[in-house]
Parts: sequence; C-alpha cells; structure tokens
Amino acid sequence: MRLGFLFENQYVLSSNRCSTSVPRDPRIRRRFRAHSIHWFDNLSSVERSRQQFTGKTQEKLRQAIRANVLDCPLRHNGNTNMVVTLIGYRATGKSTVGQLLASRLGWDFVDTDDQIVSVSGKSIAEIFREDGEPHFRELERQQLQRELSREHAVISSGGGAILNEQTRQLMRESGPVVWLSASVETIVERLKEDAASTGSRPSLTGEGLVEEVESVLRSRLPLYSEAASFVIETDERTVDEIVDEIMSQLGPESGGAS
Ligand SMILES: Nc1ncnc2c1ncn2[C@@H]1O[C@H](COP(=O)(O)OP(=O)(O)OP(=O)(O)O)[C@@H](O)[C@H]1O
Ligand SMILES: O=C(O)C1=C[C@@H](O)[C@@H](O)[C@H](O)C1
Ligand SMILES: [Mg+2]
Repeated sequence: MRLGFLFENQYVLSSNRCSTSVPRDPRIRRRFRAHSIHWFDNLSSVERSRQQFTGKTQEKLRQAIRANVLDCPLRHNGNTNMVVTLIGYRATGKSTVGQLLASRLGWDFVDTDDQIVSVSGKSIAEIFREDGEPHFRELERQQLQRELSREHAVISSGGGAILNEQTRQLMRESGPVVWLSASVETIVERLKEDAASTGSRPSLTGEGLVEEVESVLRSRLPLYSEAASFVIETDERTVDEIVDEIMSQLGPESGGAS
C-alpha cells in the first residue's frame, strides 16, 4: 500500500482513494500518519524524487498537492477527527481569522488563550506576573492537548504554543496547521493599536517592543516552519482575504476554491 509523503512541509496522501486506504479510527490514523512521515523523512531527497516525483514539474506537483492535501481528511467529515490549528506570532491574526474560518467551515472555534484566561480567572499578564511564564506554558500545553482531540474544530493557538515539541507534533497529527505570518512592522503596528495587548501580551524578554518582536520572531521562525502545513502572508490583507486563501489551500472538500 502506498502511504503518504511530505513535501514543503505539507502532509500529503498519495492516493485519491483515501476512503479505502486510510484507517477511519482516529487513533489508528494518527499512527498511520506518524509512520508515513517517519517513512518519508528517512528517504534521501534523491530517492524521494525518483520514487514520487518522476516526470512531474515542481509546479504541477504543487498543484497536485494543493488539490489533494486535505482532500482525504475532509472527505471523512464526521468519521475522523480533523482540527485546523492556526499558529503564528502575536498579532498575526490567529484569533480574528480563526473565528471567521470556523464560521465558514461550520466548525467550533477554540481560542486557547481565552480558555486559559477563563479557567484560571486571571489575565495572561497576571499569570506571567504571579505564576511565571513556565506555568503559563504548561497550561497552554495541557489546553491544546485537550482541544486537539476534538472531532472538528478551528483552534487559534497562542503565539508561543509551538515552543513545545510535543504540541507541535500533536498539532500536525491532528490536521492542517496554518501559519499566519506578518512582517515585524505590521506586528508592531497591530500590537500598539490593539487595546487587548496590555492584558494578554506581557513582555517576553524585557526588551523594547521592536527589539522583542525582532528577536523572538527570529528565534521562533524555524519552529513555526517545522509545525506548519502551509503559510499565509497577512501583511496588507483583510481578514476576509486571508480566510479565502486558507479555504482555497484547504481544497474543494472544505468548500474552498478548486
Ligand atoms: N489582516 C489583518 N489586518 C488588519 N488588522 C488585523 C488583521 N488581523 C488581525 N488584525 C488586528 O490585529 C490585532 C491582533 O489580532 P489577533 O488578536 O487576532 O492576533 P493573534 O494572532 O490572535 O494574537 P495573539 O497571539 O497575541 O493572541 C487585532 O486588533 C486585530 O483586529
Ligand atoms: O507569543 C507568545 O509567547 C504569546 C502569545 C499570546 O498568544 C499569548 O499566548 C501570550 O501572550 C504569549
Ligand atoms: Mg489570539
């Protein structure tokens, strides 16, 4: 049986006949995916080209991947779990975009920052101040672990959720991971203008705002990249346009463009 393969960080099922080749039980599907990824990671790039990409141009391949990448999980609507997780630095729009995306997909929307605030009865700034950042990270890890086992949902994660390796892996195993990106200038501008920043975005380094965004973003880029199924640039784009592009990347089965 052909399994699946990863290309440009996207998990791809190699067959269109997923209903027969992919186990329906979510637990078995997770193992199946993990195995496929491991299998692909262990192939040399030359071997990958020979086995998978022979005779196809890169662009054709990309199109094929876009068309197929989420075809199978979405076709199993109702049978398997399928969670879309939004990742990205502060103020890249995870919460704003996530709400609209969830309503377009008709799925539940979950914002793990909001959940942590509501369960703990404290703002994120208070948690950082009174209990320390490591405590917040642990709450975040637990919250995401719980929510990623939902059947269908759009999850807006916190900007630093990807710091945890176990969380990164679980996100990827649970469905597509959408990385919202923005330039330092855009992030700084949005952070300054958003009244919610004071309570929900305590300083991470003690540096000035611009220096902090530059240094923390730089250090996290490899982790966002590792966790992501695909990236969406958000600079100078409306929330509607961003959701349209995500829907289009998710493929026709999500109601997105073909
Ligand atoms: N595409 C966009 N264009 C203009 N403003 C935006 C866009 N996306 C989000 N914003 C604004 O940026 C601010 C931050 O957005 P949001 O809270 O959704 O970001 P976030 O990624 O969830 O941040 P955090 O990681 O801190 O939770 C809000 O004021 C929001 O209205
Ligand atoms: O980037 C971060 O580390 C954070 C982002 C926010 O979403 C919150 O989770 C919190 O302010 C920490
Ligand atoms: Mg948010």
